[in-house]
Amino acid sequence: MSETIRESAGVASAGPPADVELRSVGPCQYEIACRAGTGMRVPARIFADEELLGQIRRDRSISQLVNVTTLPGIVDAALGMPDMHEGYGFPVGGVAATRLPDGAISPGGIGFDINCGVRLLVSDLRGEDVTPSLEALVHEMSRSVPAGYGRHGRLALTRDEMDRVLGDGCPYLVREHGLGRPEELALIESGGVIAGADPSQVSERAKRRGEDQLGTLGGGNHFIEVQVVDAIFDERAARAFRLFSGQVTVLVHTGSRGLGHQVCTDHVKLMDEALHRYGITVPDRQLACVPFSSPEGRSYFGAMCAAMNFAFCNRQVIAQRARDVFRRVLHDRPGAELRLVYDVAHNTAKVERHGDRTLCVHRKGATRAFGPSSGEIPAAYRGVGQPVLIPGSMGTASYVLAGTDEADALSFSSTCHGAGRAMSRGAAKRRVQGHVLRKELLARGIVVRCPSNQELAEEAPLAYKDVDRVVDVVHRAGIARKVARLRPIGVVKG
Ligand SMILES: Nc1nc2c(ncn2[C@@H]2O[C@H](COP(=O)(O)O)[C@@H](O)[C@H]2O)c(=O)[nH]1
Ligand SMILES: [Mn+2]
Ligand SMILES: [Mn+2]
Repeated sequence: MSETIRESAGVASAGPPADVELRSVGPCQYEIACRAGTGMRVPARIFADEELLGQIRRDRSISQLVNVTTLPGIVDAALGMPDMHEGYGFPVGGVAATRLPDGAISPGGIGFDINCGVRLLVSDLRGEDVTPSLEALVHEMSRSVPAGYGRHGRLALTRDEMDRVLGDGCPYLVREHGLGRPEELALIESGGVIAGADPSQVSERAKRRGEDQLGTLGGGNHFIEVQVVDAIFDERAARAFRLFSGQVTVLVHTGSRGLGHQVCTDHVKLMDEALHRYGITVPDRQLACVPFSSPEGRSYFGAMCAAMNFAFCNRQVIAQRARDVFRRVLHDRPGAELRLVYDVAHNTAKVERHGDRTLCVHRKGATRAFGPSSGEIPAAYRGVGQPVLIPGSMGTASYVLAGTDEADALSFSSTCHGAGRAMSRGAAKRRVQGHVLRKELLARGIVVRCPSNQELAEEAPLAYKDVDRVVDVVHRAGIARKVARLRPIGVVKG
């Protein structure tokens, strides 16, 4: 691609967008330099190739990324992943690290679906073993896990149980409710419990919204997918993750439901009222932020960590339901037992050490991707890297990647989180008819359950970027390594 691309991007100062240059600075890396007088504190850097950059330029995400460079305390660069697209204030597919204790924390940098994330389970069965039972598997899965916006689950939490879920995460569900296996806790990011969680900072309204939503998928882009491993790129990593060609897997994608949404809503409002007290101005109100160490910052961080625990628990309950369905429908057939490979978040802010600095790393639509030498990944994956789970769409591939050590310096150990939207829901609906798509997918051997044809159309594969290309970019840039490709055979859509 040409060395330099001209892009129109918003910057900190109010007024017309400035013309900025996107300069190639490394394999699949482009940079917008930090310019005096614009309010930018650091450069903005995007991981992409020419084609993806063309798609990214169609919405306001580059402007949003430039706005992120103005956050107080931001270090090195604001980063955009190849699946980047426009989001609330901060682009989805964006990463920003701020210096502690006084750098900013911004709910817009995490998103409304706090700890939306992905969990991969594997069986020892091969695709052909489940083909005759596929309809039944998908049907039973859709009955066991309520899907759709605002849907309620079968578990109703008392207030005390809710506080335990928010404070103690998955270990509480496993140890006190038998929901899952103790040895699998290590296979969840942070062991399925975030230490800074403070349930007292989660509003009553948020708790009420969440009280019967544990074990529910939510709407739209959330899903449970039965898949088959159809390519292995790294044999050693695949062996460590216990993946083999032809194997049946289950991928779960959901987050913190109404509870997380309410936490974000509550705290955006508080920060919007508070930021001027700290002398902070932001180019977009949706980037409202406060110093991490301020009372408002601490309160949000405690509530956000609690919502993260809720989301880990949500995926834990759903995984148990999927496990039960596999056992029941496949009549306890040997190999039908689902084992956890990993559970990883993609909407978070975490306190992490990078080099000699302690930072608050915001990842919004970006996945933590620790490398082989990280002490924070499960013992079984040391020397290989943390599993990174990248969903594509219901009609294309999804990927398993591994974190790299180089990503520490390149991207605060972060990588992409999906294919990323290429088209709005409205545009997808105008282009696709849900009932036709359903038939087309079935003809390709993919059984789909979705609350409505309209929602199915919004989620059509053509609404997403090319996941193969996105994953090639992160592999070539060195911020994750390709391990395996998964193809869908059965999908329960939210
Ligand atoms: N394998 C599937 N992937 C899907 C499906 N619907 C969406 N997606 C991908 O998930 C990511 C992450 O979504 P986000 O809401 O967290 O931003 C998205 O970019 C798509 O690539 C699906 O049905 N199956
Ligand atoms: Mn989500
Ligand atoms: Mn998500």
